[in-house]
Parts: sequence; structure tokens; C-alpha cells
Amino acid sequence: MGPVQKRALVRRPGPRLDEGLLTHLERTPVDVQLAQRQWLDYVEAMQAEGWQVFEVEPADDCPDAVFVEDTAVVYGDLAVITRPGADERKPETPGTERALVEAGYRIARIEAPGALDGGDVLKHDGTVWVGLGGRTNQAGVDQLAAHLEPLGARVVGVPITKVLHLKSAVTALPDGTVVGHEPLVDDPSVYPSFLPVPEEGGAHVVLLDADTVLMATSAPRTRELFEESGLRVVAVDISEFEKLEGCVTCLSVRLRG
Ligand SMILES: NC(=O)NCCC[C@H](N)C(=O)O
Repeated sequence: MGPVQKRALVRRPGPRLDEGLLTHLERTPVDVQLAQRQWLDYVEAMQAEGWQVFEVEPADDCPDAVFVEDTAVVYGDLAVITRPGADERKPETPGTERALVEAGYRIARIEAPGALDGGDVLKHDGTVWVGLGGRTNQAGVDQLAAHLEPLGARVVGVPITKVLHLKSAVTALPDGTVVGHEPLVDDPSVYPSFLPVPEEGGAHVVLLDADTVLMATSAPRTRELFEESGLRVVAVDISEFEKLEGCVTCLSVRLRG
């Protein structure tokens, strides 16, 4: 077997980024130029770790388009194009679909009345947890299950009330340990193995390889905790995206295979 291919989709932030949707945070001014630099640093950090990064065509009329993860869920050779829960974000999906066709994926789609955001979907080792109650509804979960179960996945709906997306509350380390900042996690007992982390931003990791995670510089204490446990950490400053309820996970769609 050759090396695992590491490819990722990203989407450049547009000029209207500062108009992005807010649900749980108060609006504070976003420095769009700084955001553009932070986005380039994020892309460079992935490239430096051996990822090939592809750009989805810009969607400059959509302020939240940079959060490209919300527009698709990939599993095996299938890409499920989402139907974002916020109407403002629905026009973001056709560009992502074109990029995933180009990347060689089979395409399925979440259809009305289903709604689902990729940020609600946490995958690990055949289990797919889906946050329910924010941007994603039960019909969205059922449709995702119908698409992924034939591929061997087990899809589990997880009610969320405290955060925008499931992955705003929890993500998984390479060994499957689910990490979350407890005040924002509705029910840690859902996960077979749960590790509380001391900072909100510490709950968000992107797996770069079997022992490396990408995370935000906003969670230095969690970074130490991870490093003490033997993980390698790559940290990037994404302050301008955090002001819009974004995190490291939502800035890319990772394609492995
Ligand atoms: N997956 C994610 O965490 N996406 C962040 C989306 C933030 C954006 N302002 C939104 O409300 O849709």
C-alpha cells in the first residue's frame, strides 16, 4: 500500500466575512485583512504537514463561505453535499460539489426538509456522531444515515443545546479520545472515551496524521496537555474566525484515502 493521500479543500474568505452569522457570540469587529493572512497561514500549516490543498471556487456573496467544512461530509468514496441549516449559507454548496466531483468523489445530497451542517458531523473509526438541534435536523441525520450506513458507518444523533455545531463542543484525538470543554458539552457519556480540556478552543483539533493535531493558539493550556500526552501540536492563530464562531475544523474538508 502506498502512503495515505492527504488532500484538503479550503475556500478563501470573501470581502463580506465580517457579516458572518452569529448565534452564541456578540458581534465584535472582524479585521478582514488579518483574517486573509490567518487563512493563508492555516493553508501553509497544512501544506507544511504534507497536505495537498485545493481551493473551492470563492463564493464572495456568502460571508460564511470560508467555513467550507459545513458544506460537505466525505466518507469513503462518497461526498454528501449538505443542505446548510441557515438559509444564508445554502448557496455555498454548488461550488463545493463541483470541487468534489473534480476530486473524484461520488455525490449524494441532503434534500429538503433535511438540514445538516458538516460542522455537526464527528467521525471516528466507523462511528459518525451528528449534532442535532442547532443547524441539523432529524431528517438531515436520517438522510445522512441512509447514505453512510451502506458504507459500514454507524450514525448516532447527539442532541446539542450549548453550541452552534457538535464540533464546536467536541472533536476526537487520533486515538479516538473525544475532547471537549465540559461547560459546553451536553452529555460527555455519549462518547466511549472523553477527556475534558481547560479551554473552549482546546476542544477543536484537526488530525494531521497519526500523532499530530492542528489547533488554535487560543488554547495554550490544552496544547501543553496534548504535548505532555505525546502528541505533536501545530498551532495557528485564527482569532478573526473565532469571532465568527469558527474554529480550525471548519476551515477545511479533509479528504483521505
Ligand atoms: N463548522 C463550523 O464550526 N462552522 C462555523 C460556522 C460559523 C458561521 N458564522 C455560521 O454561523 O455558520
